[in-house]
Amino acid sequence: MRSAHRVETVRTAERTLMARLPEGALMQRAAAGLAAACADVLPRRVYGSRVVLLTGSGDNGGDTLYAGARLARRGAGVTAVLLAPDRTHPDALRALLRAGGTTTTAHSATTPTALARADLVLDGIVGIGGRGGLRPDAAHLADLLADSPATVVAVDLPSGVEPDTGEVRGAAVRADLTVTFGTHKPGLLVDPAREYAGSVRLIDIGLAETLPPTPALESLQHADVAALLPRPTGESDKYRRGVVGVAAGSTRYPGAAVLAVAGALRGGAGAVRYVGAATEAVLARYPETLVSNTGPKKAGRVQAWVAGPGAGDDPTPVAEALASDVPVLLDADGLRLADRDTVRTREAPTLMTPHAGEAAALLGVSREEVEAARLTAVRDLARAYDATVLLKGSTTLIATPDPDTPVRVNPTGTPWLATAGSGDVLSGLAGSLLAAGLPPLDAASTAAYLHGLAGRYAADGAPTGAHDVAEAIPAAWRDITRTVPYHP
Ligand SMILES: NC(=O)C1=CN([C@@H]2O[C@H](COP(=O)(O)OP(=O)(O)OC[C@H]3O[C@@H](n4cnc5c(N)ncnc54)[C@H](O)[C@@H]3O)[C@@H](O)[C@H]2O)[C@@H](O)CC1
Ligand SMILES: [K+]
Repeated sequence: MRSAHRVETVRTAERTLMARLPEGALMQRAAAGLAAACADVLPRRVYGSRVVLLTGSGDNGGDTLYAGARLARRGAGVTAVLLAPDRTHPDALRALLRAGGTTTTAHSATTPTALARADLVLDGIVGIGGRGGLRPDAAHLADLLADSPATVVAVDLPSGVEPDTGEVRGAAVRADLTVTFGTHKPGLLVDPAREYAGSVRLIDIGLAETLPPTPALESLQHADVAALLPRPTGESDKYRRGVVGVAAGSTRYPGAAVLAVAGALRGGAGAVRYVGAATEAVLARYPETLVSNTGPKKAGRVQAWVAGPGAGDDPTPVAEALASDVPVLLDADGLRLADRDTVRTREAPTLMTPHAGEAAALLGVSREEVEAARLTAVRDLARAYDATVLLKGSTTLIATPDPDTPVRVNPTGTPWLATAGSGDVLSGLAGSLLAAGLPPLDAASTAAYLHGLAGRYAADGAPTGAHDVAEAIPAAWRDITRTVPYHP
């Protein structure tokens, strides 16, 4: 599990840890890890390389200067561009100068050339102390940097991104690598900021000792998903494995029903029951489906419903699914057709799976607002509907209405998944996991993980269709569970 903590939490943990350690020890740990990471990404050896340090006046600049001093001692030519020369971390600056480094300022005539000729630039303008878009001097440096061919390493965070939300409100540094200290910050995992971070390396500075056990954000890895995925035992039969009901598709959109069933068949439920107007299309492709053309109310027993993909404008199937006492997944038209108070007052869980446009419509804001502040949007929607919400997109997020439960961020996925019908597959898959007994947060996050991985396999660097994604789910499942012993 990867986890991320908010700034306030990091500060408290740092204070407690610092009180137990000699002065400056934490910054030295950070600088040592940072210098080692820089040495790894330098295209040639450290000796003789040209390094520029963009240095703000806080401790982020301090880390950067100390790391620069380490590189200078190994023979790099190091120049620090000081944003506020008289407020620069004094000890760190002395260390750099002692090691043979030099300094200049943001508007010096030599700064553009230094950036253009650098092999490596460290962004130590601001870290967790940064707020709002970069100030003009810092923004000027970020602009100059954008034109430099140098490898860019962001220190703790790319300067200009909001650490807690992943928002980017103006100029920000684009890094190839971000070296972050103690724990991830939410902005490193959530778009748009995530895009600015490049790859992310976490340096252990001993902070785990004093951080609270519950992070703000978490990101499942293979082993976490493997432990959550349902697997049949000797006693399982199709009913014990769960039956998932799919109320989707219409005469106009039969394909959505087929794709939701395609996902549902690969999600671990023992059987898929389809209700709706697309029975022929579903049976033609998946004869193993139990079908009826009634609504959810008259269909046989299921352990979870998926309602809404391609459903059109008829609110009845969605209302009937919501009236049941089993978990319901709402997607696509189902999101629009569901009555909010009904969702809020249900006893059984509801899982909603909007993309940014659908989330925007439900929240009464613009799509751009949702995309700029995905973490806020997913939390707001979960609270408004008292439901678990999976917000699809470049970084898929899953939130429950409980503000103390970490929001999950899906680390798999690929831009190739932005293809028609891919969401229908995901809804069937997540519904199937609900029917197999997973709580909504786990069902949603394991479904997103599998779906993302399946998308990568199906695409393999080329355009792919939703059906291919569904068909790649078993390969993703096998890869994830390969390392977990299983003896049915
Ligand atoms: N506290 C600690 O023990 C440790 C802190 N560490 C480093 O310290 C950093 C936090 O240091 P600080 O609290 O000094 O804060 P920062 O250095 O992140 O930022 C504060 C400085 O940035 C300026 N600033 C704020 N917003 C700005 C904006 N929008 N544009 C331009 N300048 C802006 C402020 O005027 C201030 O000078 C962490 O990110 C990490 O890099 C690490 O050394 C690990 C240990
Ligand atoms: K930084």
